[in-house]
Amino acid sequence: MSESVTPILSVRDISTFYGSSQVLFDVSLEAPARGAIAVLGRNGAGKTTLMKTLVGELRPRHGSINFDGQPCTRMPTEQRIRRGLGYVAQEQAVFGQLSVRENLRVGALANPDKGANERVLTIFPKLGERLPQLAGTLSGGERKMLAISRALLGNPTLLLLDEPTEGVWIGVVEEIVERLLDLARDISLIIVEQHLELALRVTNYAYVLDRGRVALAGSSEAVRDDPQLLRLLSP
Ligand SMILES: Nc1ncnc2c1ncn2[C@@H]1O[C@H](COP(=O)(O)OP(=O)(O)OP(=O)(O)O)[C@@H](O)[C@H]1O
Repeated sequence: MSESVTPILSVRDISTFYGSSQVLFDVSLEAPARGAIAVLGRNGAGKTTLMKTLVGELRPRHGSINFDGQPCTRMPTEQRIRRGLGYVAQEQAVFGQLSVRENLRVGALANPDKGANERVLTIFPKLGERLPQLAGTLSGGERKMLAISRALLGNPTLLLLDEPTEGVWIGVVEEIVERLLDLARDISLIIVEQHLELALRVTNYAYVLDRGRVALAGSSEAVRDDPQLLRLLSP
């Protein structure tokens, strides 16, 4: 990262495997305490594997992860989340058989702040109109909003978002993007996003993965203008 401030997340040379199949090769990255960074790459490049390694669902075989001033390479997921890591998975991270209200209550279980639910509803007011509705019947965009809101109820200082606008109608994408830009003023976001223009608009810095390796990294502007970018993202 170009910022001189201490990063909230510092990843050094991690290698992650599924069994004997290596998917990440010596990946290093840093995220600042505020602002957003993008993780880009074509299908299968290793973006979700990287997110799962950061949240602790997968253990890297080599390398280290430092979060908020502490080594956490071997820390269980639950402890990372308690320490301020939030994760909105690519697959819909909501309970379909529970209502919007119940989903938010579950998200707020570990939050002692009783006003947190109301505050989260000011971020995506549409959800407030759908509190009794089963989450499984929400539109794709509303489900993403609910998943982000649930993650925010954990008061994250670093929020990992795996394709927050995937399958979302373009009109709602803008609303989600605006809220992400607001959030990035206060916390750190790492955003995996297929939509290149959008990813580079929302973020200050970007990493491009190619077959599990960081092939390009730099300010989002520099990455946008890099002649290698299209080749790295083409199928
Ligand atoms: N559980 C698994 N077991 C074995 N291989 C896996 C597993 N999950 C993912 N992979 C493989 O790891 C590689 C990276 O997958 P990953 O999901 O991290 O890519 P991605 O960049 O997020 O792709 P996409 O943009 O399609 O979501 C792919 O070749 C994938 O087939």
